[in-house]
Amino acid sequence: QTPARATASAKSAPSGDWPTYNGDYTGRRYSSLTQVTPENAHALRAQWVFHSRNAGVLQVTPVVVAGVMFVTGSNDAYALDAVTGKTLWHHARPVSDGLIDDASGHINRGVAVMGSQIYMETDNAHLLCLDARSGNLLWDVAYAKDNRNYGATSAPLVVKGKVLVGTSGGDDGVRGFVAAFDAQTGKEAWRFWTIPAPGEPGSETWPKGDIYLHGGGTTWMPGTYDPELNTIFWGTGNSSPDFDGSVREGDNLYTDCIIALDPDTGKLKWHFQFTPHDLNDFDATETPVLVDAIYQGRSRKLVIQANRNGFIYTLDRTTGEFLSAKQFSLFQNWAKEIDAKGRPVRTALVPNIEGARMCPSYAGATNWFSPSYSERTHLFYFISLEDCTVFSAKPEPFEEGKEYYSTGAKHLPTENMKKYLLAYDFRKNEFAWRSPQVGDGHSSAGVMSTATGLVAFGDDAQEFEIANATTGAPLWHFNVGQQIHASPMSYAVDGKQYFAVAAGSDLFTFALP
Ligand SMILES: O=C(O)c1cc(C(=O)O)c2c(n1)C(=O)C(=O)c1cc(C(=O)O)[nH]c1-2
Repeated sequence: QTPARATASAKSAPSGDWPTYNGDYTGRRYSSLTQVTPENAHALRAQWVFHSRNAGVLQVTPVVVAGVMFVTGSNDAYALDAVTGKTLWHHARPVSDGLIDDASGHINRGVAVMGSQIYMETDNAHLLCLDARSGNLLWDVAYAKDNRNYGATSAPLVVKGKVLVGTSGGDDGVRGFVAAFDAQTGKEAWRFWTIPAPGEPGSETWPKGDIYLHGGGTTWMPGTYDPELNTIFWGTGNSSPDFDGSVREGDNLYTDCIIALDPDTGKLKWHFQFTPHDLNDFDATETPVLVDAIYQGRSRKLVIQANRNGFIYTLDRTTGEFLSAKQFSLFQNWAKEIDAKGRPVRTALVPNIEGARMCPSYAGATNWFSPSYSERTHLFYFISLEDCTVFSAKPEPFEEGKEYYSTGAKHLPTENMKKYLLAYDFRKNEFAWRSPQVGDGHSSAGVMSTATGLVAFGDDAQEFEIANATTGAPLWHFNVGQQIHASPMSYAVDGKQYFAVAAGSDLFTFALP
């Protein structure tokens, strides 16, 4: 009945386990393991490789509990011996027919664990409960109805005996929500709709009528959780249709927000919206990272998010109060500034029928790939993308079975993409360092950090890298031969520390000899 390592997951995991998508509830992706250090990292060696039978690009972060690793690829789940990589069981499930856009992309980011049960979302938004020892299906709940454009790509999050899930389809005219299910029975406990129905709080930020049914605000990344505040923090996606805002005048709450919810009831405690009336696909689904610190002379509970819109934000997570924003994009042209309340002051540029070159691009100045906060260096690490696209807008009707971008975003042939690994000092609201990546910008790789002062990340040139977290100086790298579209993690079995990262359809592990 007790969540696996419940106390461990509330703080940074002190054991060798990595029991949730982000390693723990804080979203810091900070490992307290200390075997690998700046002095010995050069000696890391590949240990074993797991090849997924599904041909898609793995986006999974493996979860490890008591020496067993759980990996998903598309709708398949695997349990592996975390020391040898040997498959213990494989739960096969075909990809679904008839899905569109992200839901048809064979994307799955992993499992959640509670006791001897694991949970995963399927491409067509079912929540599966599997027996962790056999992979046998215990139950299967379809949780998104009334619109064929729903899908799911996220890893669920288990909080206080409930499994929390979200959906994809925010570019396809669905209505977003976070839903919670009893982890034993699969019975729905609550559902928070990210787009309010007429008359509900927030509905005044939408036009009257049925547009809310197609308003987006999807929830395609796992949230974070603060047990002391009894609050979960979830990032919501863009408003829909993406580029033509004329059919949705207003701020369009609760799209592009962090929403703070009560995990027992699903009631909204506060929200903060990064991009009111989004016109550029600036989902705010990037991990809301929980940081406790003396901030501007006061002990504070903070939440930090590097947002797709090109700014990194620090909020008070007890109240949602805006504390600071800092532009991390070297160049952006959609906002003149972020004002004292945290609201962007827009430039005159907007998507239009002729097309407007705007930066960041539709891919975002950062995206879902993990950031990390190091409790040792007190720096916040994430990967940024310098990129611009031409955004075009034209009214289109909503139709099931079709995307709902109203219209599109394209690269100019002369546009070059460039990635950076950034270290942000939130207390000074400055960047400690910025490390340019070699590559063409097409990777989607995340970052993690360790208690020995390491950052580990997938770079933009098919290399898994480890660097000094204080300076950014490279210490070690390994060419995985494929682009990395996943975030790394670290675990230990019998005192031996491993790093794991997915690349292409393979998962690689590394350790000292
Ligand atoms: O609005 C949505 O529902 C939604 C879902 C997803 C997804 O589920 O992966 C992506 C996006 N949006 C998105 O905007 C985006 O840039 C993106 C990149 C990726 C990916 O797999 O690399 N997924 C998604």
